[in-house]
Amino acid sequence: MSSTSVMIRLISASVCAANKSGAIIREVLKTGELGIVQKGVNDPQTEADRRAQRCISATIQSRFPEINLIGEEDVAVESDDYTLVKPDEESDDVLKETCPPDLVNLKENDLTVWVDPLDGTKEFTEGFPEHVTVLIGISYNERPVGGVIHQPFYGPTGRTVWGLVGGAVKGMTPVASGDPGEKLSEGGLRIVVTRSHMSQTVRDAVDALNPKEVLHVGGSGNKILMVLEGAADAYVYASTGTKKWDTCAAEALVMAAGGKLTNVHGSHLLYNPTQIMNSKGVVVTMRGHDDLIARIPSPVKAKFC
Ligand SMILES: Nc1ncnc2c1ncn2[C@@H]1O[C@H](COP(=O)(O)O)[C@@H](OP(=O)(O)O)[C@H]1O
Ligand SMILES: [Mg+2]
Ligand SMILES: [Mg+2]
Ligand SMILES: [Mg+2]
Repeated sequence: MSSTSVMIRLISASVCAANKSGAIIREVLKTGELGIVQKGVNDPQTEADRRAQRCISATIQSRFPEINLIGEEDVAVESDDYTLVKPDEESDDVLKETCPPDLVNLKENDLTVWVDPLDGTKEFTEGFPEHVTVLIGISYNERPVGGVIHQPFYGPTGRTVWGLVGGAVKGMTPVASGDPGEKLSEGGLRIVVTRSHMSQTVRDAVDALNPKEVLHVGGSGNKILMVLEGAADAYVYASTGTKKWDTCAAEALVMAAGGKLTNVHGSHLLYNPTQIMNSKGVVVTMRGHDDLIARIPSPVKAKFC
């Protein structure tokens, strides 16, 4: 048995599977045969979503058979999927890292892995592939402990960002975090918000913050990375609609970097496999979180009780 912790081996496998998924997603876009099916209103799935899900499920379930894996796409893994990532392939960058002490002894069957094989599908089908991310998040006791985010269309070969709660974020440099109790500048905020799932309530919450700039971009992973990197001050989504696989990986990275992700009331999300929907919205900041939550109007909050 390897002496390397389960968490480090799981992140290594996830990095390999996310990178391979990125290659699959780029290949599907290149062929132009997206194979779009509608799962619901404004909720498309493509061949890239299906193939990337199979790749990630096969890689993680073969190496960690006792892990509870919850993926967005309900697709059956086929025998060829097990060779997409070679069984002995690892990420040397991950294996050389030290596991944070609190996570060293976590066991396979303590963990839940939340997989969004392609986040930002709507944008993928509408000519904005740079909004797409591959999201693999890990939770323990209903809270995020680690995450991997791959951006298939970042630069020529894509970018992979990963981290463990209690450790550093790797693959990018997060913006400096500040006190959640800090007051935010009035009229100076850059808010990132959905591009394809707008509603009056979402707009009401954003307008109340009197933002300097409102950036409409696709993908939950993409928007949270923008906050993590300092390209926006907050992601504010006063709506149901995102699921636990949309937030788990990114929340782990935000926590590792000293930021905060909550619902519109300022409460933590619980990564419980029986409650997949983020039914009270999502708010992400790297500083001034409490002030931002306080500025969301009560009638907006009342819609999510
Ligand atoms: N109102 C809604 N209905 C269905 N899905 C929603 C939704 N709002 C957000 N989502 C999901 O949350 C993710 C981010 O959405 P957005 O880009 O609008 O911020 C998308 O994930 P997927 O692309 O993985 O399906 C999208 O499906
Ligand atoms: Mg989807
Ligand atoms: Mg998603
Ligand atoms: Mg998805």
